Amino acid sequence: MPPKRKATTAAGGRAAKRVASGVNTPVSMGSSEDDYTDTVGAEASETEAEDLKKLISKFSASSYRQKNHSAGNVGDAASRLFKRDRDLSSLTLKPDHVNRPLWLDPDRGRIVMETFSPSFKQAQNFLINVAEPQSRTTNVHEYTITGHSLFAAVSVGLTTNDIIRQLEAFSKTKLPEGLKEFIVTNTQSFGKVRLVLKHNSFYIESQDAAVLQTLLRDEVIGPCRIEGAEEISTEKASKMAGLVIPGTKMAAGARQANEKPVERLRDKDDDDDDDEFNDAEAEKDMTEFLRDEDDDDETDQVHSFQVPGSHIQKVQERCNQLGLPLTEEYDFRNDDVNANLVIDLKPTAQIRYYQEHALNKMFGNGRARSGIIVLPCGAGKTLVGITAACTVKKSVIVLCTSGMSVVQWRAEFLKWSNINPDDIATFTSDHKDKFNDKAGIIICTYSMVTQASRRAHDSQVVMDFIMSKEWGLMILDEVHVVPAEMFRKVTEKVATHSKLGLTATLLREDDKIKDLNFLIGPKLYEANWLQLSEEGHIARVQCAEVWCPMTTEFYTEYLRTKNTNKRSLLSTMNPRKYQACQFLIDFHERRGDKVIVFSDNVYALKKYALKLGKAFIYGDTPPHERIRILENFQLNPDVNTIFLSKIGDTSLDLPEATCLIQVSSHYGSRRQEAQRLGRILRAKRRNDEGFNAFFYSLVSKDTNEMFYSSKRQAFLVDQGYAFKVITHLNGIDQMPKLAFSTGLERRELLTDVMLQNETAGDVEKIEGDLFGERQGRPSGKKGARRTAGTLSELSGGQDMAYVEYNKSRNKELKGKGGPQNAFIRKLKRDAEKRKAAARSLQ
Ligand SMILES: Nc1ncnc2c1ncn2[C@@H]1O[C@H](COP(=O)(O)OP(=O)(O)OP(=O)(O)O)[C@@H](O)[C@H]1O
Repeated sequence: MPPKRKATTAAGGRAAKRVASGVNTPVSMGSSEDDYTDTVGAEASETEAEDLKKLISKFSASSYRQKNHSAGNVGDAASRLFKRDRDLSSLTLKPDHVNRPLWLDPDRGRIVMETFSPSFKQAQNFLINVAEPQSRTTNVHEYTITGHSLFAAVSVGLTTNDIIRQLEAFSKTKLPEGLKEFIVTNTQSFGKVRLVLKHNSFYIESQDAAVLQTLLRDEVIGPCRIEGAEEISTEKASKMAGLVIPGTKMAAGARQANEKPVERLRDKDDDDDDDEFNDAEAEKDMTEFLRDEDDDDETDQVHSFQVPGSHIQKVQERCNQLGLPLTEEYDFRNDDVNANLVIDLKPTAQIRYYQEHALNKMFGNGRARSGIIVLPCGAGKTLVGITAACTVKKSVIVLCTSGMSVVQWRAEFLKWSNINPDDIATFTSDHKDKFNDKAGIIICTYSMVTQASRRAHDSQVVMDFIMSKEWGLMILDEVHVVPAEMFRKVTEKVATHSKLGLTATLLREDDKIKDLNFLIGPKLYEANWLQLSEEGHIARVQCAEVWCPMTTEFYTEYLRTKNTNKRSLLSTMNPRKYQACQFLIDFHERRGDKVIVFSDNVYALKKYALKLGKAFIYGDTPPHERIRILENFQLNPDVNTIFLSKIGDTSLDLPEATCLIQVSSHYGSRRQEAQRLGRILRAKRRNDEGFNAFFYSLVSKDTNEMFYSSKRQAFLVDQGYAFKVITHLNGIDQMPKLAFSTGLERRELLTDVMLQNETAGDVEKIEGDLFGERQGRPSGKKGARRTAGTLSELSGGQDMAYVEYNKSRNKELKGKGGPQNAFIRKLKRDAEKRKAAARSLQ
């Protein structure tokens, strides 16, 4: 039996209605799971209902709800919202409730916000600090208050009273007692103790001496205090206010030097539109809270005791267990032990308002708070990291997920700041540099720093250098993918005063995201995808799922085989999917789009690309060939489509790309879906009138792909993206030279697919890649067996397809002009250096 259509795209209990439509009359998604089931006519089986339950419970993590509710049975995604025992009509609405945007669920810590309310902007800026966004669609946003979100709120300077007061102000009803109690219980202990690195020693610091006494009496923490050091020392808290973040109008001297920091937010940009002005106004409330706290700090005393660096993780873990999580702060302006780094943003660099908001959360009290900043793909996380480095002005270590990201980070540092190029070193499998000055920047891959096996001499030299230094700031790129164990190793080996995690999707399929709260710090800021796209900072995207029916031959084999890899290969190689891909490429190339086609499966990647006469890049593509292809894609009007394996999921900055087509992907990975979308969010043409980028997911109908596709979309649906379903591409049947239009061609393709060994269905494994949650054997030359000769014999006929399969566009592109783009020039220089090094060894 074909697998039944899973009736969900739900995340946090929401679902997306899918409506079949023609390409010219797309219908957007609604919100009710029931509607969806009716429309597509799929009935959820018992197992599916179980799966759905798991999915829902996994996505809706709220310690508040767990505490107050014993979950209850969940029949489908929506019914739990309307259970009889949850009649909320007894809550009295305030007389002016129309002007207040928040609906508070008294039992679950859930908050529903109306985006059309007059005070929406202010409420949003407040809520993002105290609650986890669950979904942010056009008219309604959903948040949940959790222990973690309250910890984050306290760490950016909010007090229990601030939170309660603001919630009460924005709520349509009186603040429920249960919720108030939850906030009070959780925030009372938060933010009481800080981990501070002062004069190269770690201190546990608090303004409340009694809290420190309690910690010292604890059987785990007590013995960690450094023997011989003063038990608890007391000093006047340092003056914190007055910090200027580079890249802002304030920094450029647009305002008077003695202007209050709060005021700079008001007229931050001469050309600010109303929205941004409102944002600034809304932010003002928050900033005032922070300043209030700062003023107190100036007069208060702080108490501290010293602990050795080697015991920090132990103390942090224990403090978490005791309900007193440590906030990490670095008083970099009073650090006269570590050398200053000569770095500033170039005068032309102007950070955007949301980048400034994020950095204000990090540096709000004049120290560097450790934590995580969440911005959509393409919204400029790199510049946020660079600005943080320019603010701290001490040695910086940046950790990236791949060698390509390292190259890109270095190029961005040189583009945005005045750093001396000699002060930036890189540490990857290809480059092992150190900087010579006392202070500098090193950009590494996670795998180089955490490598457990014996290192080559040059690698060991750099690692010793990293371990011998004390770093002012550690920037962790794509922080959500770093396994906790790997991250522990990083923090053990590298002594750093503050940590900044950057990510677009604070989600993991294994539910370990909460580890980051303890390993790095709380989430400091999270931007709204739809808002940034409405403001033109990222592109508007039309998302569509294209349903491709399986051909009879392919579906018969699909049903017959039990092997998951073979099934997956059959659904990826479905000739109707290939035809849809061919049609969409043609359609978009004719519109003037630049198209990226993604396939995780290398066999499919090559087959598609070779048959369509397009260039392709995957893990084994040599650097010089990658450069040539990317360069041509950017500059050559004849190269408008390239095929990429998952190597292109992240980091690639190709602002020319305006259309994505996904033919094979990594199971139900919501992260991959979002990151792929990110490749077109930075489209250069995004501010052209009426411009839309396009994201198509090609899905073989009635196969597992449909289930995974729904799961993959959940995160983007929650960010407000609507996926349309296209069941028929108008005009495809009349398309000239449509591939696989004869039974013979389709049978030949099937024979080829069936002759592939099992690993041909695997997704690609890339050396040093942190993204493969379920990795298979590396594919490439050995994995996918090319069987062109055999194919001809088996089919017993002359095979045009065979001839086309071997026409490699990659080879044709050889030697077409020199690279213009700085990043690509850098890649090329690196490749040439490597070649020269290899020659000198011969
Ligand atoms: N304040 C700014 N002014 C002008 N350009 C900016 C600004 N911030 C970012 N950009 C540009 O936006 C593009 C995207 O930035 P970046 O690569 O840092 O995005 P990202 O958030 O790291 O994306 P991803 O998660 O996909 O890697 C880059 O070309 C960058 O130069």
